[in-house]
Amino acid sequence: MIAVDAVQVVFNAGTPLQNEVLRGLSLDIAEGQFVTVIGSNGAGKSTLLNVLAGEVQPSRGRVRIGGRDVTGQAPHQRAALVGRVFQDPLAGTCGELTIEENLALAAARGTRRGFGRALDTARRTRFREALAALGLGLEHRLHDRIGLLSGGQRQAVSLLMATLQPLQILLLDEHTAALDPQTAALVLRLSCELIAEHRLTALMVTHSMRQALAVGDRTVMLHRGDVVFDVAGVERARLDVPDLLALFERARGETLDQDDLLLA
Ligand SMILES: Nc1ncnc2c1ncn2[C@@H]1O[C@H](COP(=O)(O)OP(=O)(O)OP(=O)(O)O)[C@@H](O)[C@H]1O
Repeated sequence: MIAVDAVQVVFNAGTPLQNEVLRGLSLDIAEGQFVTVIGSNGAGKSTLLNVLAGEVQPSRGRVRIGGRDVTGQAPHQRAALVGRVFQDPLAGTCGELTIEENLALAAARGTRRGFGRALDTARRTRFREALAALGLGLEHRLHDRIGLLSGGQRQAVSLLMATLQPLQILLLDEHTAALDPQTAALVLRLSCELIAEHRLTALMVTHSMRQALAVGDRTVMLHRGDVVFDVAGVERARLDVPDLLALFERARGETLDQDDLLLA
């Protein structure tokens, strides 16, 4: 269970650039739920993910992950609970290290172990099997530097790295946005498969309303630092993109600039 309770985030507090980015936002996510998050530019979506990962500390409110109060904990203190894949394929992996070295680091996430233990034969076999399951032929490239992979291959490995260890929440931050449509579809499918296989609790930020409705079990829209609507189940299944747009406009009492929410 994930609980974000009345979280406020203010950047540059007390300066002329003060910006209240999350305004007492509350969100409870049940174990195993896959939530898609949409919202206009600057709505606070990445900040919400940063709050869950511990990269940004709220000035007010509490955060619980898996029943544990993690408010105030640094990212490394909750590393064993949180997996994350970023928009930039270069962000989640180390390009200078090989695929297996990256996987070994991911397997050691949240522990004090180094490569020594991490790269024994059993682990290599496990990595090979996990890579084979992606269906991209990467199991034959364990010793290649990650920097040699395409953006899509790298995102696929990032997904694997994020889910290699048991975790409480997977954060996907527009992780298909930098990919061509075909590769984006592949990475999205792999994401859904990994989430289903490991029964993960997941939060996926996307600018595509179509994508937001097509995957997951619940959709949350943020606007100016708060949840403007939250839809799941039958009600969600009946929605299409124009409905989502209309809901947004009704919730905020304003007309949305369609360019703000790419309908890709
Ligand atoms: N570390 C920071 N310091 C100062 N301001 C920040 C910081 N991080 C984010 N912001 C500001 O907070 C606001 C919300 O940013 P955030 O990245 O959470 O929005 P978003 O909904 O993810 O937007 P986008 O869809 O454009 O990525 C923006 O105005 C942004 O400039």
